[in-house]
Amino acid sequence: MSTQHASLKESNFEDATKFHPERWLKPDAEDYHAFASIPFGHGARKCLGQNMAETMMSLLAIRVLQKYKLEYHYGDVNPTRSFIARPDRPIKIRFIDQI
Ligand code: HEM
Repeated sequence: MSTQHASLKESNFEDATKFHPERWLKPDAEDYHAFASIPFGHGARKCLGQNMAETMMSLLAIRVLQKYKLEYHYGDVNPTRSFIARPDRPIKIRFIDQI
């Protein structure tokens, strides 16, 4: 099963195709199916860079949010189903200096 398919299964997530980041706020990891989200794959051939990628993405998010408030005012964006998941159009985000 593709990683994207797992994330979009209605049996794993209500309104699976909608962008609801709050869905990840459940208090216990056991509230989610173990394979509901496997962006780095699973098993012997899973991504070797997972720890590095997660660390870099966390640091990037922290550094950006320390410096800027982000705003988005440009309507819904949908995912494409191509080789990699990406937005169906350019995303315009306004970076507002926190200082
Ligand atoms: C957001 C970032 C990344 C995502 C979502 C991602 C995702 C994936 C996925 C889905 C696979 C295939 C797993 C499978 O076949 O089951 C993979 C393989 C792999 N990734 Fe990543 N990856 C990311 C970043 C990185 C980075 C930063 C590195 C190295 C520094 C890396 C190195 C590798 C390698 C070497 C494999 C092949 C593993 C194998 O075939 O044994 N990846 N990655």
